Amino acid sequence: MTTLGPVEGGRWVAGVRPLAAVDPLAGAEVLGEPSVYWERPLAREAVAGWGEASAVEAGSATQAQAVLKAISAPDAVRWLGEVPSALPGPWFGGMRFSAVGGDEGWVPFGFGRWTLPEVVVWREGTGLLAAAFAHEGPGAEDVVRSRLARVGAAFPAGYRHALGGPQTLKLTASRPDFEGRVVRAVETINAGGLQKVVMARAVEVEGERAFDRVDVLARLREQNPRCATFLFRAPDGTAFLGATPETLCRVEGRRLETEALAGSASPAQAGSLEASDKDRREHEAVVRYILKALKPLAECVDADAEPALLPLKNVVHLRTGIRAELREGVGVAELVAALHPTPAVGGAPREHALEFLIEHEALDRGWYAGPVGWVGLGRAHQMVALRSARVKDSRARLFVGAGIVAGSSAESEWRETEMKSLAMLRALGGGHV
Ligand SMILES: C=C(O[C@@H]1C=C(C(=O)O)C=C[C@H]1O)C(=O)O
Repeated sequence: MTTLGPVEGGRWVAGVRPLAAVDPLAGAEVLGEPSVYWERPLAREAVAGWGEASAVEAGSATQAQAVLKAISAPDAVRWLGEVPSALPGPWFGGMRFSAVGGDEGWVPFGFGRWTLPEVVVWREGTGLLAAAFAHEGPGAEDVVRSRLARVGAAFPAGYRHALGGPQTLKLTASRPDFEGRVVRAVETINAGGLQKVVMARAVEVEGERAFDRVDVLARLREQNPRCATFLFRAPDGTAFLGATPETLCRVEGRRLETEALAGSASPAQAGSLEASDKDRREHEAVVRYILKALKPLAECVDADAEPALLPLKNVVHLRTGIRAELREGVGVAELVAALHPTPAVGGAPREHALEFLIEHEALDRGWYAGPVGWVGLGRAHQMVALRSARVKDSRARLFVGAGIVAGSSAESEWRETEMKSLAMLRALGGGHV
């Protein structure tokens, strides 16, 4: 289904006011769980949204591109007063890794879905700003003003920490199945044609009680300051949330930032990661792919000469930062279409790897490893949705993957995916893992 109509024809009225508060997540106390959340603690970027003034769905990659183009175009919003220039958003959402589905649990998310919340609260400078959105029409300005007044009067001034205690999690995952698939991938690579393929798996998690997803967000952002902590809620109340280290693209006008993130080790083995031939090959495939994909879209493409270590709490990665100047008319829609999926989550050569995954991965990734984030007028940030889970009531389905190249061993790839699952498990269990 697609409802492109409201974006193309629709207009919204918006207003802004400052709040005497410091933490967008704290709004959960009075407004309930946000419908969207996004925070990059190190960048001091934090934003929460409540309600849905509008939602746009896309049923395919082509439709997703059209939606991204429409919501990053001028004239969609008429601001009462000054236009806030540093607002992250106001559109939030994501899309599937690929069109191949099968898991009913992903149906409410659609192929791609982006929402314009009724209220958006974000950090700017030392305080917060709130914006309210309403459909253009008679009385729209009054609706905006009354939404802003309500949020301004009620927003808590303090910081939101996790409130609930730890709980024991029951985990279900099949190691032999995953290791069997890794062995098959290595055989295919050795036979020639395929250089790299990223195999993912799910972990079924059951809590003793329903997960408090605001608590989960509070823990994720605290424990993963280098990552983007995110939440997107589907219409049926299921949430997709996580804390991912990988940027697909950050667009500020003509300026683009992206990165290759591939190659992993445990913190204890970080010292040998830069010299690991297997990890360098995994990494190089991603750098090469991104540079090639950017050629028609950007000029002055500048990549770090050597990958550096990106140390996270439970795992260390190789990272190459890439910057570029976008050509006229190129924005988030063209970038997502050209970059996703990179060989950091798909493989190389791309088409061959994606075919291999359809045939052998035995997993509906849904939004896992897809692009998620915010989109605004000429600005956007899309992350690759890693270290993430689909959460409903007391159940979560967590996703982790690892890049397979010649020389990969099934046992160490299993261990790598275990390491990558720790951040989400700690956040779900409250440290009780
Ligand atoms: C696939 C995942 O991570 C990706 C794979 C990596 C690797 O194989 O070394 C490293 C970072 C990510 O690009 C995941 O976290 O699920």
